[in-house]
Amino acid sequence: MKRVSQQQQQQCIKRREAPTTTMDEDDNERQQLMPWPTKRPCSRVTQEQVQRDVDGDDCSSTVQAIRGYCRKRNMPSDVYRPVVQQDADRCSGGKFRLTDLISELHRVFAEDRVNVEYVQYLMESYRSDPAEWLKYAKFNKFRYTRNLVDAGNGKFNLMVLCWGEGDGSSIHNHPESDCIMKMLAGQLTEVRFAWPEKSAVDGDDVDEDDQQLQPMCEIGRTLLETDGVCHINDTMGLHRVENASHTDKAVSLHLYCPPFEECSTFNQQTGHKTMAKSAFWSIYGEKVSKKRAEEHVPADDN
Ligand SMILES: N[C@@H](CS(=O)O)C(=O)O
Ligand SMILES: [Fe+2]
Repeated sequence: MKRVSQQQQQQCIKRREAPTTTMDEDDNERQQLMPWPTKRPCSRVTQEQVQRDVDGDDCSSTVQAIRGYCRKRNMPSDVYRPVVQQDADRCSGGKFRLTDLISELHRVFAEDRVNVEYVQYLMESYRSDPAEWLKYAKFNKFRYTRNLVDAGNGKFNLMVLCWGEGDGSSIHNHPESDCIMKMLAGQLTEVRFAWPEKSAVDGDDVDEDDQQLQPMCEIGRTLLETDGVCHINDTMGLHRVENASHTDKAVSLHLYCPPFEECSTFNQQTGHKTMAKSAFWSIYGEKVSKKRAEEHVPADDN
């Protein structure tokens, strides 16, 4: 992840805002070739392998690092299965695939309480392999698309978002939800904003429609590159996401816990808030019909 100056970004961003996805271009979606990133290896350590590693081969430092990671965050390392970012050629553990990530998410979310930092760590541990997510990457030429990968057990959902050149979301919140977002291909800029101020005169009771209209305050800007991860929830602020590139598409993986179907979008100049529905462009790799898009997302076992 690297920070970029506001000026740099403003020079090259042509945004097409699309806070929500409507399903009126069934025949217009694009399925063009992406500038896929080169594959980077990653391995999942089994218990046997952890033992081998601790017994002294090359990977022991990685295992120690994982244990340190868990200890620092008061996460029991026997509960949280280690996922390591190391070269599969050096240590013969299997690759940590998208399906492994999903299985581990189901295991973690089966519990009553979930450690969001650990979920972020899992998202970071997965190394993007286009072959694993290509079937979800369905583009639309007018706006970014949301493509459901897994509906979780109702406690989270996982989706692939496809961003054409210049696509962007409006400033929005993530109601009562943690959003963990990972780049799968290309680059996106995440721009964060403070919540609009309520009228100082009227205090907290002010009706939202009557709040003072003033430009929203940008509080941060991060360029996310392939495999980069960021985390936001409503206590951390609002954001919008932009593909500033005029030549490359981008693909990101978003986990929301819990899932939400509506959010608020905000006018950057005035702070005015509007409700928006969040729809899927495809579900489990199948394009959603206009009619079905208006229905609820199917349960996990459909
Ligand atoms: N949260 C947005 C994507 S992004 O711009 O963070 C969505 O779910 O559509
Ligand atoms: Fe978002």
